[in-house]
Amino acid sequence: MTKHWADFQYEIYLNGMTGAVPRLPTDLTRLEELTEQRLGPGPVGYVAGSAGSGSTARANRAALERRRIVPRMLRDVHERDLSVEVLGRRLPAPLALAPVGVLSIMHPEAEPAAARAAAAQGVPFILSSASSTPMEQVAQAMGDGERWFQLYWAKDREVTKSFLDRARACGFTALFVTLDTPLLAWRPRDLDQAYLPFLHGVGTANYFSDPAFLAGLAKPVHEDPNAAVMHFVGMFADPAKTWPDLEFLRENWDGPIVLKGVLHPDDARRAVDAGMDGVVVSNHGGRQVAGAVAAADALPKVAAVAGDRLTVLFDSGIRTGDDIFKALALGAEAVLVGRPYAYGLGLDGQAGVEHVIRCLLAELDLTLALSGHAGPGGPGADDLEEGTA
Ligand SMILES: Cc1cc2nc3c(=O)[nH]c(=O)nc-3n(C[C@H](O)[C@H](O)[C@H](O)COP(=O)(O)O)c2cc1C
Ligand SMILES: O=C(O)C(=O)c1ccccc1
Repeated sequence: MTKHWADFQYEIYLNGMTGAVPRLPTDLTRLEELTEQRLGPGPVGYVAGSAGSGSTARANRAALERRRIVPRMLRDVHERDLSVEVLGRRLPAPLALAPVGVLSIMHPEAEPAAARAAAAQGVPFILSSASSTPMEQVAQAMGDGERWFQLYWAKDREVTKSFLDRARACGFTALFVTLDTPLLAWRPRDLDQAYLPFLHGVGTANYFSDPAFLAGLAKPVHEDPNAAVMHFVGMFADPAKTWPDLEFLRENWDGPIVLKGVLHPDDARRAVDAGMDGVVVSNHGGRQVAGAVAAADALPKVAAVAGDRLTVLFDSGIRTGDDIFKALALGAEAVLVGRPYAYGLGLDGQAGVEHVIRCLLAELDLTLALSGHAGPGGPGADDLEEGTA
């Protein structure tokens, strides 16, 4: 398992002999700017954008950067293994691709290309409910690659039930229920550009291919696309939902259920009480509540409540291998990454997404080794310090 990421390190290092430079930068923080140059302000504005004036997205980065790793020496790190067990599955590394909707705004091959990249690297792909490709086609594109389904919990029970049945039938093994998006937030960058892709039917493929959704329309989608879009907007999420409603999902999904968007320790307790299997500590990459707590600041408190009762995953702000190290040290078992892989897709399709996965894991492997750890189970609170810079 480890050899794979080390091979990539050597491949990149040995490029120095021939002067062959990689197609994309190995510092993934540069991808946003490159994607903007390539694709223009609309699509990148949507992906890069966040809630309000961007304070939560900035806080996510600051909370990771503020924490500094204190490396330890002379610990025999010559043999390393990045693999972890998450939700009952053995993964080659503590990483999955986060659910990102409307990927066709980044690249015409959209979700199938990203899913193939994940499968090729052995990393789980979490498909968004707001995918621009129907889930069956994404499943087919990725063969037997590990896939998890993200649910936007619709107002209409029949649509939710139908999504769960379809996801199960095409091989999705875990369900990620996103709780932080009962309404779409105030996102000035999109509002000012009037750029909301789903108003043009982008990201509605799972709905427009769903018998339960289509049954609610007066006319077929092609005869009145605007009415279909408005039906989607009106039902894709439900601000009236409360904790007892989770029972419906527990009854209709046999596999693991993970609640995405948990930030308060009491909500983690509720997740345990509701029979959930895990949580993603996340503020949706800063896209929902402006002024929200940084996800990395919320992580240790949620992890303390979870103990071994819940799987704790983390996202919001991961850009580098050392960010992954820090999330592990703060109590995450694995992380999800969103925007960086969307940019990789925009810049170079499947190969761009593979580049992002390989860079993150090659860098994680080196960060672990150079800090005195042979695997993702090593880092803990003792490895981090609050820095001044
Ligand atoms: C363009 C875009 C679309 C997203 N769509 C979804 C979605 O459909 N469902 C969901 O649960 N989260 C969605 N997210 C949030 C991601 O799953 C994830 O929480 C976030 O991107 C993590 O932060 P990062 O981008 O800093 O890695 C989206 C994020 C972006 C940037
Ligand atoms: O943009 C998002 O963050 C998101 O979650 C979403 C919601 C609805 C449709 C597409 C994406």
